[in-house]
This record gives sequence, structure tokens and C-alpha cells, in this order.
Amino acid sequence: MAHLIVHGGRPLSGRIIPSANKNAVLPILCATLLTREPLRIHGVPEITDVKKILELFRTLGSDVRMDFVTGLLELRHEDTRFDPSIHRLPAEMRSSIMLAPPLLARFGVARIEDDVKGCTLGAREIDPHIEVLKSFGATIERSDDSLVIRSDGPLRATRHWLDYASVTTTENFVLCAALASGQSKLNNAASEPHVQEFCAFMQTLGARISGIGTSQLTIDGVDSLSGGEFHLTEDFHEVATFLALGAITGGGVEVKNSAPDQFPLIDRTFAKFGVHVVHEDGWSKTKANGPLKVAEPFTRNVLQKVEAAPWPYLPVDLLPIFIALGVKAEGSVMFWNKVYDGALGWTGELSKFGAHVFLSDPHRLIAFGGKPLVPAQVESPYIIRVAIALLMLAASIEGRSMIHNATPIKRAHPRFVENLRMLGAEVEWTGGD
Ligand SMILES: CC(=O)N[C@H]1[C@@H](OP(=O)(O)OP(=O)(O)OC[C@H]2O[C@@H](n3ccc(=O)[nH]c3=O)[C@H](O)[C@@H]2O)O[C@H](CO)[C@@H](O)[C@@H]1O
Ligand SMILES: C=C(OP(=O)(O)O)C(=O)O
Repeated sequence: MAHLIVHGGRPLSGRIIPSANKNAVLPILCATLLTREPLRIHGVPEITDVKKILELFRTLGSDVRMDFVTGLLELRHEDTRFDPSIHRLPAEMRSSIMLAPPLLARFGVARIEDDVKGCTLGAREIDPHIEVLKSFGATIERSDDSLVIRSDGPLRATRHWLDYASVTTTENFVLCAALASGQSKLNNAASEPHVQEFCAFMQTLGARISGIGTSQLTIDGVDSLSGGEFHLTEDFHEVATFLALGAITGGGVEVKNSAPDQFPLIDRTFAKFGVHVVHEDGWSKTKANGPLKVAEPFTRNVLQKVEAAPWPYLPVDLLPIFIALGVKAEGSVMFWNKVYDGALGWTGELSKFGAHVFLSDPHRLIAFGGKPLVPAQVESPYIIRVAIALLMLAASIEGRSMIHNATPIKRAHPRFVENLRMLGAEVEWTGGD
């Protein structure tokens, strides 16, 4: 495990070109297994989860040429072989679950090990995925440490209505439907920007999808998918993270952002802490008037609040970043995680910085912000954005802090420490990988 040592108290300023969105890159990489034709993908970030999937592809015999300096991935799954008794899906990352449909389509069998989990945010349910696979005609067997999925022939098109708008289940539905015979329809589909980007990639390969960005997807199965070339776009999580780092340290970071249309609600959320986001000429930046201060609601007797839920609500993975702003800003805010039942357990760590927060129930936290903060040694759970939130606070407090177990940051943000240093931060990794 690697830890971060931070000497905080310096305003962070400068320009950042964000990397691609991990949650778009990973389903896209899984989807590549659906074709035997050559592929070129630009802007692939050097992050742990990408390296794990590419390693699996090499083990399966695929031709993988990855240049992390230019970000160009050249990939061909021509002589690819999968043996469920030998090969295992990459562990400790949720996206591995999206290897199941392509393996099934190509080899008639897939295995999902029980350690395919990702960040420790609470239950990471597998049942919605199993329901989707079954409705396409697959069969499921339970073994000691995994589920084995089989299909005797090509998957059959289906109609399905999800219990909730799950990101990876929606992507798995599309992965199954792309080559299934006939027309498939999904209701209560997720529509996050990364789901849209993934669908755009599928269209590049020739998948016939309509309704992208809505809660109803229609997919007309095709006989085969082609190769192609694709350019990944900037990660909205990384854009918001660097804007927040500038704001919390009293500096100002400008971040390249070619999709400001995704930001109105994110901007309004920043404004609740007195941070005004401006989008101009393909760049986003923040303007704060003095120290951060929570905007008082006009409604009497209600707390200012930030609610995170499936898109088009505020994305749940950004919540910890806003919690860090809520601890720093003077005033009280209620944070409401409407998605996960175990994503706020870490907030006890905030008291080590001198913060005052109150966990009302597993989904709701109240931050009484603006208290005097002191540097601290804190422990991050295995949650990417929590490690970042703790780092944000450390960077805003004068003195030496340490974030233990900050390694999850490497799952989503390449060159994170190098970028922070470029903005003027004094920060370094220590310990193993
Ligand atoms: C690789 C990837 O893309 N991971 C993302 C994906 O995970 P993932 O696709 O696993 O997340 P889901 O959208 O399935 O939601 C996660 C869990 O939240 C609960 N739930 C969710 C929605 C809802 O309306 N009701 C409900 O109860 C369920 O227990 C579910 O298992 O989407 C999550 C939610 O945006 C993000 O945090 C993850 O970063
Ligand atoms: C929760 C995340 O990832 P995963 O679903 O892979 O755990 C995340 O990207 O913040």
C-alpha cells in the first residue's frame, strides 16, 4: 500500500489537461473482446485497472500494443483463447464484471469470481447482472468462489426493466444485445456520461443502439462488429476534482473541459459552497470571493443539501469531494448518498483533522463546516474519491499530513501527484505500490 505525505497550506494554481474517465475506458476495453478486427484507441490512461485488463488480454493471447506516453492503444483479439479453469478476471475492480458478456459471446462460457468488487462502498450487487444474462438465455451455476455462466449458442434478444439504473448492468445489457439475434430493449437504463461514451464506442464498432443518454435503450443485434478508431474524452470526475483542489486551497485551477454541457448541476453544487465555476473557450475555472462559505437556502428551517443519485443527478462518486468542501466552508450542509448504503463509514476520519461531521444514518451526513483544522494522519478506505477528499483537506491545512492507503487513487487518476506538484503542491508517495 502506498501513502501520501502532504505539506499543506499552499494555494494550488495552474492548468490541467485531464485524463480519460476510468468508468468509460474500462467498459470500452471489455467491449473490444467482441471483435477480432484491429482497434486503435487514443487517450488511454496509465491507471491500475487499465493495466490489469491489458495484462489479462496478453495472457489470453491477444495482440496488445500500449504506449502510455502517447496514450495510444493498438489492440487485436485474433488468436485469443479463454479457459475458465485457468484464467481469472482481474480482482478488486468492478469493471471485470463487464468481461462476462464478451467472453460468453465468444467462448460460450465466462466466470465471475467473488472478488470482482471494486471500491468498498457497501453492497456491490451481482443479481441485476445475473438477471440480464439469464434473460438473454445464459445459464448460471454457483461454485465455491465464483459464478460460471454458459450459453449453448448465440444470445437471444430480450426486453428487460432494471430494478434501478445501474451503470455496469446497463453496459452489460448493451454488450449482450449488440450481437444477440433480434431487437433488445432496456428500461430504467443508466445514462451517465461514461455510459454514453461507452455506447458511442459500440456504435463505432457497428452496434445499432438508439436512445443513448435516456432511460430507454433499443439495440438491434448485428452479426459481427468491426474494428475501428476511437478518441476518449476528458473525465468529468477529474475536471471537478482539480477545480475543487484549486478552490479548497484558496488558489485557482483551470481545467480543459470539452463537455461543459455536463456541468450545470455540478456547477450549482460548487456554488453551494461559494465557488463559482466558469466555462470559457474549452476550459473550466473557479472564482471564489474570499473564504468558502455555505450558501443559505431561502426556505426557512432547512439545511443546505447535496444529493447524489444516478445521472442526471449529481454523480455519487463526486460526493466525497464535496464533503471535503463542506468541511472547509463555513456553514452547515447535509450530504445525501442515495445510491450506496456503506459509502459514508469513513467520515469518522475527518475528526482527526478537527472537522465536525455527524452521520445521521448510512446515507446521510451533516457537515458543520468552517471549524479550525489541523494536519493529521488519516486512513483511507479502499475508495478512490475518499482518498482524494482526504488529500484535498490535507492540502488545504498548513503542516504535514499523511493519507495512509491512498493507492486507490492510482486506479483512476494517472500522474496525480505529478499534476499536484505542477500546481504547486508539496506532496509525495511513500511506501509500496
Ligand atoms: C466501473 C464503474 O462504472 N463503476 C461505477 C458504477 O458502479 P456499479 O455499476 O457497480 O454501480 P450501480 O449503478 O450498479 O450501483 C451500485 C449499487 O448502488 C445501489 N443502488 C444504485 C442505484 C439505485 O438507484 N439504487 C441502489 O440501491 C445498489 O446496491 C448497487 O449495487 O456506478 C456507480 C454508481 O454511479 C459508481 O459509483 C461506480 O464508480
Ligand atoms: C467506485 C468506483 O469504481 P469501482 O466501481 O471500480 O469500484 C469509482 O470509480 O469511484
